[in-house]
Amino acid sequence: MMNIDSDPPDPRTPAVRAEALTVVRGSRTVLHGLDFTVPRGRITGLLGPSGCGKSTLMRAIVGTQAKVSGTLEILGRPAGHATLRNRVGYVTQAPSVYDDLTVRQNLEYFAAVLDPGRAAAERRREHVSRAIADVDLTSHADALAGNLSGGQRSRVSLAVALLGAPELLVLDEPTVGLDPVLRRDLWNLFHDIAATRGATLLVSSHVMDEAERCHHLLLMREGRILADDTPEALRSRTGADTVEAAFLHLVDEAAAAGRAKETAR
Ligand SMILES: Nc1ncnc2c1ncn2[C@@H]1O[C@H](COP(=O)(O)OP(=O)(O)OP(=O)(O)O)[C@@H](O)[C@H]1O
Repeated sequence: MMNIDSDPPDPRTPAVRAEALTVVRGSRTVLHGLDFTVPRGRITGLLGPSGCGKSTLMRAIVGTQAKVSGTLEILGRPAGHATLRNRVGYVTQAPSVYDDLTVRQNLEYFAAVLDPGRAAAERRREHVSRAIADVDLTSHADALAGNLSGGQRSRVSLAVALLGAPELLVLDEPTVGLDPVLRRDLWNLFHDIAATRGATLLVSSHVMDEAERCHHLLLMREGRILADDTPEALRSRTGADTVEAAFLHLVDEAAAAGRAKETAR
């Protein structure tokens, strides 16, 4: 008998495919029947105001969110599937870094969890050095994490997520609280990671100007997807100069459609 689950997923499948995705938190429906895809090898921005459901959606994608219904496939597998553990990297809003360890020790600790055993020591050393170099922290490798700036700490978290060489990186508001120079540097780093590792990045933000840095966008509001498109297509479809203006146009359009529906009742 053919075991469908052991078939390798088709590499052409999107990194994420959602159909009628609904999430309930407490007694509230937080995500309302979302349909969207995240293309592979690109940077997709998940943008929307605070509280619209970005973190909930990311938690569903990485398989840590309860009360999820509908279809949610990640790299061709159901979200949370055991085989996705090393294929998906996740960085939460609060950097998960030990302040009393150096950058290298932090990475070594997580590398030992991912790839344990004495036989893997050499491989671990290589992966740790590569991840530190990828986030441009080689010169700070022996600094205590507690002595780093906010931006550097974010990069340590990102390095941890890069350790398993994930195909999909899910980054929850990685640039929040960073100054414009650090934000730009981090976005350049995301582009390097996508280009050199061929990874897919899903990056959330509530700062609309970050949308312009993405290849693809999911615009969210109140638990719904307002748009699933490229920044250029969004601007030209709405006749707006910026993604922020396009977002506001779509919000007004959705509100008008809602009012028309109410009147028709
Ligand atoms: N345990 C819970 N019970 C009920 N509602 C919740 C719970 N946790 C979160 N919510 C609600 O779910 C909605 C989505 O929250 P979520 O954290 O996903 O939003 P977000 O877009 O990531 O916001 P932010 O940008 O501020 O992090 C919010 O309106 C929030 O109040």
